[in-house]
Amino acid sequence: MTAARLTLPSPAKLNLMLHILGRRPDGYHELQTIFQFLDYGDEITFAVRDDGVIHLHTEFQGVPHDSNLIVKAARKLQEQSGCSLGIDIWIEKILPMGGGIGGGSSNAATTLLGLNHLWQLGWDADRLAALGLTLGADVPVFVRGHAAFAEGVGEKLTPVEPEEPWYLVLVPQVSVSTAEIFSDPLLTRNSPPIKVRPVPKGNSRNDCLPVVARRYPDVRNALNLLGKFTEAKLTGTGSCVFGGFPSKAEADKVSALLTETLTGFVAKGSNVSMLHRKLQSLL
Ligand SMILES: C[C@](O)(CO)[C@H](O)COP(=O)(O)OP(=O)(O)OC[C@H]1O[C@@H](n2ccc(N)nc2=O)[C@H](O)[C@@H]1O
Ligand SMILES: Nc1ncnc2c1ncn2[C@@H]1O[C@H](COP(=O)(O)OP(=O)(O)OP(=O)(O)O)[C@@H](O)[C@H]1O
Repeated sequence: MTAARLTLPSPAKLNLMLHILGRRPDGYHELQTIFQFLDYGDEITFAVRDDGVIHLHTEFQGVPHDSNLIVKAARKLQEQSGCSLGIDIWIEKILPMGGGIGGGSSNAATTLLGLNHLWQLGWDADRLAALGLTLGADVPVFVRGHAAFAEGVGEKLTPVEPEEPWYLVLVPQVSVSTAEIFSDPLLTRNSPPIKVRPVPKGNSRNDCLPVVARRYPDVRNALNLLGKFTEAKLTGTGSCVFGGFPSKAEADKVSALLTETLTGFVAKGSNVSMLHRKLQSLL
């Protein structure tokens, strides 16, 4: 018998705005942010095995097998569900690591949803999102699969419907450490909470931007170059920088000009994750 096999997308996210409200006693920062997905990401293939072994076949530079968020997600789900099945996993990785577009968190969420399906666990989204939060603050939004206004450390989610433009995303060839940015003494940590919904226009800034731009000349350069064509923004703690355009043709035109010297890609913004669109089509 052929083992059950499934290939699923693992999309990127953007932070359309990011305000830092304060620091909690455990050192983590309270945020307000808007997440939107991109129709662009990795692809993960899963094949069920009956011996309980969890094996990621694709090697990641700098990430040992057992530290990979894909493996951690699979192990936690197996432990907590008491499932006796195992899984073989392969990934086609195109998302840059440490780019602020959530690749690792997305991979973890795709693994949770893929295994829930293949192992026929029947867990609901609340339970999967709660497990996901123990792997990373950005995992719950990828589990739920809808653009969201997020509070807390990113786990309190309210669905939102921002416009879905085409984006040009520039990928400066530096990896930014999230921990380093959140520990910078110059970081703004006292933005007033936004209490009105939907978030009023004029709140699209990212409080991490000044600190990241100061520390990373390559990010500063990308912001300056893209800023000649559209509002250039930072996602998460960077390094990626993005700007929206009304059409693919316009995004492609600017991309052709800038990607002579910089790495980047064009992708459509999406309020429903392509992972969820694919899972829906399987039902
Ligand atoms: C900045 C965002 O990308 C916005 O989407 C995320 O909040 C970052 O989430 P993440 O990549 O899952 O971050 P983690 O790997 O959990 O955090 C790395 C480190 O950044 C700091 N950190 C992270 C998130 C947060 N809200 N406050 C923090 O102070 C903590 O020192 C933490 O140890
Ligand atoms: N499957 C994975 N994909 C990417 N990174 C992983 C994975 N598993 C573990 N990691 C580790 O997590 C770190 C952060 O990866 P990730 O790609 O999520 O960064 P990011 O895009 O900056 O995320 P965020 O927006 O959540 O800050 C990597 O540098 C890597 O060491």
